Amino acid sequence: MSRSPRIARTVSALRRELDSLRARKASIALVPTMGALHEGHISLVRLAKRRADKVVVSIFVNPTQFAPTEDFGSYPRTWKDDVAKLTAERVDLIWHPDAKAMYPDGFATRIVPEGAALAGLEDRFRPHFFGGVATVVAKLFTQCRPDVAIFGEKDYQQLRVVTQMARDLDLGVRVVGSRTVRERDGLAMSSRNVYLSADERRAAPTLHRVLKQLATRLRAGDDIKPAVRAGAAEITEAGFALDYLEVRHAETLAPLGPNESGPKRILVAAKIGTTRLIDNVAA
Ligand SMILES: Nc1ncnc2c1ncn2[C@@H]1O[C@H](COP(=O)(O)OP(=O)(O)OP(=O)(O)O)[C@@H](O)[C@H]1O
Ligand SMILES: CC(C)(CO)[C@@H](O)C(=O)[O-]
Ligand code: BAL
Repeated sequence: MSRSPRIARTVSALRRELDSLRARKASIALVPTMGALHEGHISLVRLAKRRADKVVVSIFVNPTQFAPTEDFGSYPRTWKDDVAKLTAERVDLIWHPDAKAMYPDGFATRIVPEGAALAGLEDRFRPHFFGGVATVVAKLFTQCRPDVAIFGEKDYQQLRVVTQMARDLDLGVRVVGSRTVRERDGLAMSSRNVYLSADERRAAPTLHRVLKQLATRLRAGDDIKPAVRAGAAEITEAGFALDYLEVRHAETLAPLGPNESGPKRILVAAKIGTTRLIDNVAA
């Protein structure tokens, strides 16, 4: 049987645990999460293991990235299962602060990301989101001082924002993206999928199907505007309220210029019932 990972709940305990992990100059990979772990998260842990000697997973449902109208209160919390899964993966350390440990009384500093954070995608619908993410990820990086940090491509705009922040602030962390893990029918795994009713779950793979169709049309050189309109209609007909379906420059996430070449990303966000799902593919 595997040994349970060490668990730190305060910054001072974290420092002690990291000092002991770093003995003998071991390199460290950090996998930031909000818990409710699924195979997508586990794939990040496995990549982390290949990239460093020791793996730290943070589990913190960060209140500052949720608007008051969003699902912070109901966000799934499955601590015992999470620990069992990380034990099976032989993770070294779990960083599990509470809100007071992360944001002590008097906390008054925020990171305000620009660039990809203002691309007009997630930021248009969750204006508070990237400020909250950038601030907590900057804290996670300075708390854990990892050599490498692994983020999922599922949250593609987040991956771009964090990569830019690490570079701009010289945080000394190599940010690595990891491919999206999907259910057999193409739905991107997400902690929020547990909110879906049976009917909504049946409709949910439409997002990935439309993304794949668009990637094929784009690669074939088709006129993409009518294809995007048709894709948007397909998503709406499946019962979603569409927030966006857009083709963007893969790195900056800027809108495409006429005849733009180079790597592109197709991104979608849509709500079905009360659940908001996001997804994206390369093109
Ligand atoms: N299906 C997936 N494949 C690969 N990485 C993923 C997948 N889902 C989440 N991740 C990554 O796991 C990390 C932690 O994400 P988080 O804990 O928010 O999980 P989530 O499933 O994205 O939850 P949510 O439903 O809140 O979006 C992020 O870097 C995220 O991109
Ligand atoms: C990166 C992150 C852990 C910051 O709270 C969160 O946004 C997530 O789980 O993707
Ligand atoms: N998966 C990114 C975190 C969030 O949606 O709040």
